[in-house]
Amino acid sequence: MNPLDRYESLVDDVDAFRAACDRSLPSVVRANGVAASPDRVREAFDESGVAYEPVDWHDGLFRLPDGNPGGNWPYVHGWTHGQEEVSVLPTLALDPRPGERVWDACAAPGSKTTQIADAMDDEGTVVANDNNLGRLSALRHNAERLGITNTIVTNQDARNFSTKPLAFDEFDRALVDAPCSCEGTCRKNPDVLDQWTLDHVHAVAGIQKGVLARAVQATRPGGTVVYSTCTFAPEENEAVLDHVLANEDCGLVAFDLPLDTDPGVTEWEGETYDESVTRAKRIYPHRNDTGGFFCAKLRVGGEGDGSDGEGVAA
Ligand SMILES: C[S@@+](CC[C@H](N)C(=O)[O-])C[C@H]1O[C@@H](n2cnc3c(N)ncnc32)[C@H](O)[C@@H]1O
Repeated sequence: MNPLDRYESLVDDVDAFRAACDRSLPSVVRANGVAASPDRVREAFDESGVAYEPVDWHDGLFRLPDGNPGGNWPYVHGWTHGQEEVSVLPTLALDPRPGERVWDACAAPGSKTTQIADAMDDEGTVVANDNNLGRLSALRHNAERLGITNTIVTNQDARNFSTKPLAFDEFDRALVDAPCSCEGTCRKNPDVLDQWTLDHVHAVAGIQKGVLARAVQATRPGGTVVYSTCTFAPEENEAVLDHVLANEDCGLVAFDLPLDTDPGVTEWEGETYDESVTRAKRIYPHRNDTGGFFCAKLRVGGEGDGSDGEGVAA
């Protein structure tokens, strides 16, 4: 079974959705503000003959038509990082500030960790955690190449994360960029569709619920938690939010993203979810010519008030 068949009832234009899922994904880099501004990266590309196309909805993202993000000196010198367009969205929603304490619960290989550190002007503390030691070595390598110094690395199962090794016991913000069935990455890795099973979806949903619950518990009252996946499956998205809303002290807030999105769904295969999951964002590939993604923003310590007083940088 092709899992994309399951989502035909959710999308506005089935043919456009299926056609976009069949196209290969553009190669994209993010300017690393810790080392160089987007303007400086643009100049460096011009000086060194790297072909690029700026992404119109976010300053500092560049599509590279030659498809080789690492084959130029701005990359080697840590001015850029290969990062898919939709992958920058959770950090925009998280909106971390310089000096804060931020937990990246499932962090490796560190695309979002390093973007968070950049958004914090490399000040404060990012705790980059992952349960996979091998993937953490890639994260360390990326942080070093990009010149990030505010990040410490932990290797724990995020579901039982202990703050004991840290000098503090709660965070201002937390990101759960969860392990998932990765359906939305089919444009760069079509194998995910062949390997897909419903059993895996249910198994990973259990992990997602545990990690998101721990992130809410580890974040101070009034703090922000962002939940993201690169999959379309409501079992791994809205159902996870619904579970955590029912069991932890938190609420979903409305927020803006600078590209076309669809709201979270409140019904799926006989299940219904809390009405507030419509505040989450679904990103379908045909809407912005990107990968598929899901992103939600939670406020700890009470119901979301339906608005995001902090705004989201574009
Ligand atoms: C989608 S990837 C994270 C990508 C990363 N945020 C980035 O932007 O580069 C999910 C990660 O979750 C990790 N993971 C899976 N189960 C975990 C658990 N129980 N606790 C912590 N990390 C886990 C995987 O090793 C994987 O690196």
